[in-house]
Amino acid sequence: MYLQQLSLVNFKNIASQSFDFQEKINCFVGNNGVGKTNVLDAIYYLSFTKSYFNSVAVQNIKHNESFFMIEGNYLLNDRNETIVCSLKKGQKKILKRNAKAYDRFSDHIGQFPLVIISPADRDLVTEGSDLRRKFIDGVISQQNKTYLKDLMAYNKVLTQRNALLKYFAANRTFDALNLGVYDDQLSDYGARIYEVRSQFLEEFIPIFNEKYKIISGDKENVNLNYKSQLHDFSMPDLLKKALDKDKILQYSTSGIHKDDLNFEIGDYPIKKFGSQGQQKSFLIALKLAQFEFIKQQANITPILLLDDIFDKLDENRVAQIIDLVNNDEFGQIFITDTHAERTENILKEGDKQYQIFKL
Ligand SMILES: Nc1ncnc2c1ncn2[C@@H]1O[C@H](COP(=O)(O)OP(=O)(O)OP(=O)(O)O)[C@@H](O)[C@H]1O
Repeated sequence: MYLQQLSLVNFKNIASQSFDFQEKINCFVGNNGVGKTNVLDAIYYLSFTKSYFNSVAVQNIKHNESFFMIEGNYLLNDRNETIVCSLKKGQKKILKRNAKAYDRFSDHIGQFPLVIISPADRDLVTEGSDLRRKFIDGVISQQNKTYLKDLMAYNKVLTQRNALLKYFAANRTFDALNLGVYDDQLSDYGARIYEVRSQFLEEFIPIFNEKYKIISGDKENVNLNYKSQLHDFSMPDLLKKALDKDKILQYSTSGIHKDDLNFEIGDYPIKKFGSQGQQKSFLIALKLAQFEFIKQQANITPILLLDDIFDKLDENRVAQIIDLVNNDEFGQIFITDTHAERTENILKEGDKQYQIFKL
């Protein structure tokens, strides 16, 4: 699959612009704030029907304008496909594939697979476990819709259980039978989700290790581990054990909603003990593993967006990464950089076609 053309109208700071892309590497170069990342975000939009950077859809409309429109023409399995996403202020977002509007945007996600690597990913290292769970869930659910349904059902029951715990506390009452109904459902969904996450990480972690090894030139020892209370106890046992605590705190303190990923360098948390370049390398390895996983599952080579990849990385690591993605296992790639010359020099070394767009 590859994106042949992109047209933007009133998307963020871009009034009106069109691009014809190369099948392999496309670079956007220019000074800070010219709109390089915005072009990548528009490409992201066509795959995920939303911005990677700004979740308030209306804020993606250019200031003082009333609508935006993004159009992409793809070649997918030898067929031309046109995706158009548009939003008018005060109206619902519209997504069309070959001029036919989607009823449910979720039907579109996964059809034009894409992976983005951006400085905003550092939140995965620095912020709470919620984002790391979203990362795992996002990768799994792109192709496993049963998992997504189980996850949504689990979260719904969890909200109901928490409301019941609050009700008990407010009314100084307790009803084990009532709570038990929720516990049974949480146990069923939770066990299934744990099973899928465990299997996924068993496959994913070795791919991640291999990518990190290549990027770092095998210089550092890093670990990615799956942390879950379910490693040691079943869901019913966890809920039973935590009941007194849950009653006092008025929410559910145990279950798969507490799962996390440990990111370590030399057995210490990378958040505290990794340099900025090491943290960035870790995140890039994570995203490249995601790329490989999605490619296997979807049977389509995803588009890869590399936003500001060169910042904070030494020349060796940059060269390793470009080397890694500049082969036939990867498909179309979009890169942003503030230094036109640096990008050109790196790409000249490879034998693949590339095009540089000066913004
Ligand atoms: N809705 C909007 N309307 C107009 N301008 C916007 C809108 N949203 C964002 N911008 C502008 O887009 C610009 C940022 O563009 P972008 O993030 O693409 O820059 P960049 O070229 O990637 O820069 P850098 O090299 O600093 O990463 C900023 O000037 C920002 O104010």
